[in-house]
Amino acid sequence: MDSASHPIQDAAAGGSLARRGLMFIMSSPSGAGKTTISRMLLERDEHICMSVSCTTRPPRPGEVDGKDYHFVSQAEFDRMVADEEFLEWATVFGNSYGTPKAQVKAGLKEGQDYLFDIDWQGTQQLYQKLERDVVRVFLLPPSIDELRRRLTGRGTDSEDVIAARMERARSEISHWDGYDYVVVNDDIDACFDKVREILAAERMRRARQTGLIGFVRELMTP
Ligand SMILES: Nc1ncnc2c1ncn2[C@@H]1O[C@H](COP(=O)(O)OP(=O)(O)OP(=O)(O)O)[C@@H](O)[C@H]1O
Ligand SMILES: Nc1nc2c(ncn2[C@@H]2O[C@H](COP(=O)(O)O)[C@@H](O)[C@H]2O)c(=O)[nH]1
Repeated sequence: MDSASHPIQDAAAGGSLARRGLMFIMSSPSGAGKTTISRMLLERDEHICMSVSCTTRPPRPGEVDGKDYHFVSQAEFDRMVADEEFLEWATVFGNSYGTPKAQVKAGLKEGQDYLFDIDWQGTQQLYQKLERDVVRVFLLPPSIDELRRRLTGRGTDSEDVIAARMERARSEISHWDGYDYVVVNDDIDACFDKVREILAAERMRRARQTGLIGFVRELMTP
């Protein structure tokens, strides 16, 4: 077999050999910046796509159904739980959030990477189910005051909602040690560069490079 007979990937996605996709999870206390970093990653890396969650919370201004979230009723969410349509689900700030199974499992086999903006509860569930596919990144704010400034500055939540998110921030931060990587999001570009380096390194893990065995065998053939 020559090297041309191996499925080839774009070098930017982690090399020239076939590879299993990965589940790139980004969590943080609300307001630390994971949505912002996620958007930058999706814009600049064509090899990763968003795992779009279902939620029962109402859309924020500018959010698009099917892109930011699948916005569903509580009854529909409960039906999906009963029919085991979620890879994981959790209640956050009084609303239900869940990761639909359908898309992700098939995509991983094809070498598709998925980005998850989910909380620590969902991260634990995904890790228990699909440990080898999961990469867990936790973003921290540079300070609690800056976190409050960001939530206020975002201008999407009422004072009550911001107070609830600040109230919960310390308990969310306490889950930092359940992650493989922790990055402080002080300067946005520096944080983005670090996240991108993590993704690049994880793509090169030997266990993910499913094309290696054939390739190495061929190199070793006299
Ligand atoms: N490094 C940064 N410096 C300054 N502002 C930032 C930085 N990162 C993000 N922000 C701003 O902070 C606000 C909150 O960011 P973002 O919405 O990405 O947080 P989040 O972690 O996704 O929150 P949530 O969990 O509530 O969705 C946004 O207005 C964003 O523009
Ligand atoms: N366990 C899950 N958590 C999720 C999912 N989708 C989002 N989230 C987390 O919820 C909070 C609030 O998000 P917001 O968009 O309402 O501000 C945040 O921590 C998200 O990471 C999911 O499918 N599962």
